[in-house]
Amino acid sequence: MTYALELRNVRKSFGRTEIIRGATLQVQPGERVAIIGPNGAGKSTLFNLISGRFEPTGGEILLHGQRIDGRSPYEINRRGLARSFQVSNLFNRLSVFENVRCAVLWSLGYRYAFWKFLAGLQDANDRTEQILEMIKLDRKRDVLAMNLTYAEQRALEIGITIAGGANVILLDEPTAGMSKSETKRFIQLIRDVTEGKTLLTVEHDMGVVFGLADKIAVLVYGEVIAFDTPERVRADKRVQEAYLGSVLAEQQVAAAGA
Ligand SMILES: Nc1ncnc2c1ncn2[C@@H]1O[C@H](COP(=O)(O)OP(=O)(O)OP(=O)(O)O)[C@@H](O)[C@H]1O
Repeated sequence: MTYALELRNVRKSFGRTEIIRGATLQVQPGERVAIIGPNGAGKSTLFNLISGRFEPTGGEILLHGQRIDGRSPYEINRRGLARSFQVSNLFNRLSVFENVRCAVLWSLGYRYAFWKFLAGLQDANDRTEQILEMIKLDRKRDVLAMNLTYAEQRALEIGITIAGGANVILLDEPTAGMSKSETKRFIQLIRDVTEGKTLLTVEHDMGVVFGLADKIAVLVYGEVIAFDTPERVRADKRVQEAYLGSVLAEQQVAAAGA
């Protein structure tokens, strides 16, 4: 079996401090995986390692069976892995349509500087229209990115992330900062947009985790201490002790008070 994404004993140190301490994970094609864990466990670092921003100190990372550790983010993206960021990546003064079309053209091998001259490029325009429908922003196609609501901006970012046709998608806290109703709609949007693709999210909100993930990876002090279905992870004593028990209790108290 070739996994969509595989981490084999991945390690990462900053100076003398080892942050990722032998993380191992096997993600099947089409699986939706949420990475959870306490603050500082190394979740963002793991994303940075997978997407090529950091080079591991040890171990191997494989995308569709091919080693990608040590390769540049650009090369990894070209091999079919795309990542969205917590920090906005949008061109605020371009329209929704133009933002997505830039990403589509980039994926087709054109540089941003030339995109205006390629306005007539039919396949890029068609692909852009398709994405706008998927992210439900087709009616806002001419609105500047800066004038969208926050949730719409996050949807646009997801559109940009998937524009290149990557089949492994990494989303960093996709619903952070959204209201409950926005979050619910957004989970459905993520489900639709990533249908058939492999999805990894870093997530703090347990509602999102249990609504979205087929499997949960629990990262504690740089190690994956559990990787299983939501039900099994929830029932896992070790996970409850290390993390989930206290987080679920906190979120239940917060929900009761809201
Ligand atoms: N570039 C870096 N240089 C040095 N230390 C770093 C660097 N990046 C992250 N760290 C440290 O690695 C540890 C893990 O950080 P990371 O952001 O990966 O955790 P996290 O699980 O994503 O946390 P959170 O849930 O709070 O976002 C932290 O102690 C952080 O200070």
